[in-house]
Amino acid sequence: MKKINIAIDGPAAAGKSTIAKKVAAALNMVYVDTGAMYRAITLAYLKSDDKDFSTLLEQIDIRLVADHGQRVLLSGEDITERIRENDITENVSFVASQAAVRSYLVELQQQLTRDKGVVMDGRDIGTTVIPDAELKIYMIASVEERAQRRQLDNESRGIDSTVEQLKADIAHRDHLDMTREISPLTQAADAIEIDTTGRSIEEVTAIILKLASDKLE
Ligand SMILES: Nc1ncnc2c1ncn2[C@@H]1O[C@H](COP(=O)(O)OP(=O)(O)OP(=O)(O)O)[C@@H](O)[C@H]1O
Ligand SMILES: Nc1ccn([C@@H]2O[C@H](COP(=O)(O)O)[C@@H](O)[C@H]2O)c(=O)n1
Repeated sequence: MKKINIAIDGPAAAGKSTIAKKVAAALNMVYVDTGAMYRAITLAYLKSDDKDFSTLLEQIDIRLVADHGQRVLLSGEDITERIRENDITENVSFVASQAAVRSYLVELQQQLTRDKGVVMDGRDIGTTVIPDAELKIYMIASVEERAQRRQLDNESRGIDSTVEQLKADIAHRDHLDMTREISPLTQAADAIEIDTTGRSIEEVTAIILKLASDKLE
């Protein structure tokens, strides 16, 4: 059967990971959440006394384990839930703006996509990591709806937040991600934009599955 790569990019809490996971499961493809990799390095950075990124990257080992989605191991420790906490979210865009971090992770991510069959979500997947992906999606939603969705996520995880605070945090993180020097978040010229505002997860998944089936023919 023909194998393709699918790149899903977009701003924070637009629904990328939720949809990417479902699309990958439906098409029997591998799901990779690259944001989790930047979050893992952020945790290592916050824990380390040495703040030099090149040294830090020589000391860590990041593994992704498929498990009804993706679990993340940092030097053997399962940090899947830990990296969703506020201190990581507040610092991740700074860490992700570092040249050493980006080249380390882009190389790792490109290795994962070499044999195709991957649904990868992030900020620079269609522009930098897999510029030749067969299908590229740029997923957006209003900041109000994204903050409300994230508030529900946080409540279910026991993380303290308010919708107003989340709106400000999401807008700030998007700004940092869109204005950084290296591989800023931007829509690839050949990406298809999908606005998920007011749409259900099932609806958005079905749209992408239809687009993917056209590429798989
Ligand atoms: N139509 C929809 N599409 C996608 N997600 C939705 C939709 N409606 C509600 N959600 C919910 O929005 C929340 C945020 O989604 P998700 O974590 O997948 O976003 P994301 O873009 O991967 O965020 P981030 O980049 O910050 O990790 C999830 O709880 C998801 O269930
Ligand atoms: N390809 C990517 C993916 C993520 N980032 C940075 O990581 C942050 C966290 O991403 P989430 O998807 O888990 O929210 C994000 O805000 C970016 O700073 C990236 O640079 N490139």
